[in-house]
Amino acid sequence: MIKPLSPVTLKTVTTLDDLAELASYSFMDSLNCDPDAKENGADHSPRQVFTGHYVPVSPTPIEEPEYVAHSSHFFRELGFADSMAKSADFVRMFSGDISQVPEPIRKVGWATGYALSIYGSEYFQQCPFQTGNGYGDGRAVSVFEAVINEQRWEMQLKGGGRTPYCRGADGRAVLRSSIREFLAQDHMHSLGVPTSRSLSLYVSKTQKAKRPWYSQGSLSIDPDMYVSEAVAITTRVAPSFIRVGQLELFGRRARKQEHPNAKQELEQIVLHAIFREYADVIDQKLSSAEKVVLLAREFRGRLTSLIANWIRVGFCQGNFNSDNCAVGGFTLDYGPFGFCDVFNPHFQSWTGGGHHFSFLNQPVAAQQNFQSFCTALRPLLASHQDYLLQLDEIQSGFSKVMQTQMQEMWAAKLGLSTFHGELFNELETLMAQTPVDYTIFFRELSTVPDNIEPLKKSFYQDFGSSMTSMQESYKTAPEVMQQRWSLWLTKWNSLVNSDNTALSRSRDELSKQMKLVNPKYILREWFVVPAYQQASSGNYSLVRELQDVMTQPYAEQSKDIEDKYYRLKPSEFFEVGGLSHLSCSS
Ligand SMILES: Nc1ncnc2c1ncn2[C@@H]1O[C@H](COP(=O)(O)OP(=O)(O)OP(=O)(O)O)[C@@H](O)[C@H]1O
Ligand SMILES: [Mg+2]
Repeated sequence: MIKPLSPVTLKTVTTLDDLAELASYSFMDSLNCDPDAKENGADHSPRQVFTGHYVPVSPTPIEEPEYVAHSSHFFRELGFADSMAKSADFVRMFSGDISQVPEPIRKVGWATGYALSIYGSEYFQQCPFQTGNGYGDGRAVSVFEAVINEQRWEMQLKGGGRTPYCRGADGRAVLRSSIREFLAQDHMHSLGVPTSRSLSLYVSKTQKAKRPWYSQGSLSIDPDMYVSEAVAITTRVAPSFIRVGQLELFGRRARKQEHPNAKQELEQIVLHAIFREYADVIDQKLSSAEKVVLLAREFRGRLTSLIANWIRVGFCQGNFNSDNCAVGGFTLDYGPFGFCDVFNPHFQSWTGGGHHFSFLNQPVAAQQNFQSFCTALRPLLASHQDYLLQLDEIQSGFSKVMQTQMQEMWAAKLGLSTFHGELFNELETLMAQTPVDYTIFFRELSTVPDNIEPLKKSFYQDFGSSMTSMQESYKTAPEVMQQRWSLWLTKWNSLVNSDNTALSRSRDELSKQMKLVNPKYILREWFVVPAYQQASSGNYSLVRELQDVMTQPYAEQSKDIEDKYYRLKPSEFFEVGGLSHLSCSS
């Protein structure tokens, strides 16, 4: 039986005992445990998991954990005292040792299986058994679920050691990738983009893992060496960690009738996803089939809005497979992500990601994940022809809804009440012909300039061979291009002026509004690199500084911060491995 929501907690959580009072384990308590699970969660070798929704797994603690960071914003939201992040028992639990936690916190965590579709194509052979039964949380272990201020949260260690889904890998995450994920989650939340949240980050003082990586200044596409890096554990938190790939795993089993309970397990996980992520919008009293159709409609709304938000802030997820697509419609898995410097529709930091997961192709990648999601739901509607038809309509309507979200987003970025196709198309062409810093351009436009001088701050003069032949236009004929920019700006100004008149809004008000849509500070990779490099020798001051700056991305902040973080990417950083592109070795 799942505990009902507790009343709003007024008490500050200062100890693990306080935290224990909030425990409420819905995933483990309402779903099926793998019948082959090992006792006490000692299940750390790759094996096939044929049934059940989770495997109980005890995380493997990192040795000699040291505090790196916690999210004070999120702590405040949860009512956690900051002091707790450095307290011995909290550090112990969130660096993977849950053997001494106070009851009713459990001394075993859980890992889940999921399937993988890449750009809508089903993959089965990604696990060592070539069946898909060994694929899932290979190094992510959930350790706690609680209801806090009427919100249910799951806490999951990333890099928490091997699980049956580890595929022979070490179950670890290194400090570099953990810092990237930790900072990015905090930043995305502050940008107003739905995301899993950062709770805490601890590093081992002694334990290391080997990863392929780039030598200093390397221009190689793929890593050219192995580095030994400290292992770390970040704890991320979300209403649930249910992924499209997870529904797919059960959907595929139901479709193929792999075992007698397959369809029931699918229904259970889908209803659980609704309970965890959509309880406020899907009425508990409806039939399962009605709930499934509503789930598809609501998820479509969240997913399309998420993608529009990604593009608004210049974010490219990089590896948007179905297993990295959260059913709750928030950003999950900050592996090979990146924020674009120069606007480029094909921007993609991950060397393995290709065009399909690139910046402006993300709406199509999302549509592919949505298709996988709908396919997973279908077995539940097999005897409800009318609902199946509704699901088809929801699926086929994806691109229209996506387009509407994109147009609303572009209009908001441009400070306009409606989308103007012609103005936008001209801008896109200009941005393809002039190397423009995406963030600085829109932020400068948010000052509502009447000439292009402020916008020129966002123009790159040269960045070597990364420059496309189109972008050369600005270099070869700057005056012509500047004239075209001026013409565009005049058109834009006349449109915002008529909007302002219609809305009785001043230019100042418009500027304020636009600055809440167009961030000033973005977590560019070349800010993060020195922070994790410094952290590798135990100095976390740049991590702290970035945390501080990037959790107020819309604020003007000080002159010093502006000089340091509101800048074009230096030309020497283009094309450098780890700075401009990266492999998926985390
Ligand atoms: N070092 C590792 N040890 C064990 N499993 C791993 C390791 N690295 C990746 N995996 C697993 O490989 C799969 C694909 O990796 P991917 O990079 O998408 O995920 P991730 O960054 O580990 O995880 P998540 O999606 O949970 O943020 C995941 O299921 C992941 O758990
Ligand atoms: Mg992943």
